[in-house]
Amino acid sequence: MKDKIKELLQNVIYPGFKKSVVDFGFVKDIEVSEDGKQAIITYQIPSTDDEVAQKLNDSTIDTLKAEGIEASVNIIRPKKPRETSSRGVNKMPNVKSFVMVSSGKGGVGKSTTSVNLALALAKQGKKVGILDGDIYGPNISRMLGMQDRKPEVVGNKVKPFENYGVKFISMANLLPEGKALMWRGAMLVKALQQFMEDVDWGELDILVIDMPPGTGDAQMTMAQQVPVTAGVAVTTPQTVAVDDAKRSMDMFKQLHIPIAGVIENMSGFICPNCGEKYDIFGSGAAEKLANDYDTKILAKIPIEPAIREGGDKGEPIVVSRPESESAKEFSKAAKELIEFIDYVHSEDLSGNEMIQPIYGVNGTPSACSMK
Ligand SMILES: Nc1ncnc2c1ncn2[C@@H]1O[C@H](COP(=O)(O)OP(=O)(O)OP(=O)(O)O)[C@@H](O)[C@H]1O
Repeated sequence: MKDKIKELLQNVIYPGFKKSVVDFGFVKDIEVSEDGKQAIITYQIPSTDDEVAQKLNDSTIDTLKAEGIEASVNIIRPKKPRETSSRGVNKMPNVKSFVMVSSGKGGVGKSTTSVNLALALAKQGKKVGILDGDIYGPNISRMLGMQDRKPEVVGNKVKPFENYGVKFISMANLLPEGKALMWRGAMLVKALQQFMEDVDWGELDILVIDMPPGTGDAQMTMAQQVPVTAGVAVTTPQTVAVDDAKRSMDMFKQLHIPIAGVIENMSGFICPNCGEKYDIFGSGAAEKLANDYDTKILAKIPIEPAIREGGDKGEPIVVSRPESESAKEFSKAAKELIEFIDYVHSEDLSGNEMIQPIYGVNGTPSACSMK
């Protein structure tokens, strides 16, 4: 009888996804009365969302009722998240969670990912900001269609720009057009600090931080100033790109940043004529990377001309083509990221006290206390 019920539960789809509770492995226990007319189903799910639990409860009861079985449902969930983590330093106390988007090297689609992921998070009801930490090659404002705007100063704070419901700040709007930055490390650090402290972000649920490619000063500065809740590594599928992405993962580990997962960008090309998918850059390396670091693939974004066009025109694919494969993948990644952030807060896993600078005798940072 238990097997029959398990088979019936194949029809119970986990809310918001396409797979059943059985396929996800969420069915923890099934108890059936002797006459087979009553059953107690126990699930263990990763979401803390009351709505998810309610929907799961209702669909289980309905599914079994259709077969003449009266069900009661127990749902084991993670602890409700605390609103923020407070261990260590937080220069942005009005921001509940910080997502650091990194790539081992340039041109893999890190900024495209930051923008679309931020928009997908906003679509799921979060108050979202993007800090364009790619000081030397800032692209976020072009991708959001606001590269010509100049900043407005109110009191002693800069107002962030806003488009599609997401706030952002980018060096591109603060420099004369086409002028490149030739800053040394200390100035880069200063610029990032100003983006954190001198911008009137207001209250945010999530700040997405688009880091420059590589693993240097910028990443260290951000991680020391705010307790980063989740690290997302972006890579393309080629083995050489994935090798570079390993450096992002190692950096997250060294900075004690919980790793949310990998986004594989340019993951195959879907032919617009025949719909066939071609793995131009190969496949499988990103999965191995995720496995090696005990994390998962959050999304696989195909090569789509609309992504490049949307980026250039300031119309990101998540808003311009919400029905596209890529937009759906970004939306899936956003959902998983929200669950991961909830988990990190509930288990109190983020904090930057281990990576604070050690101050020398004259009060200037002399080293990082990375433990
Ligand atoms: N999946 C995709 N399909 C088609 N074009 C893409 C895709 N992802 C990114 N692009 C395009 O590739 C180019 C590089 O992307 P992006 O600027 O996001 O990369 P990046 O990793 O942030 O680069 P960098 O940090 O070196 O400036 C952009 O023109 C972007 O529109």
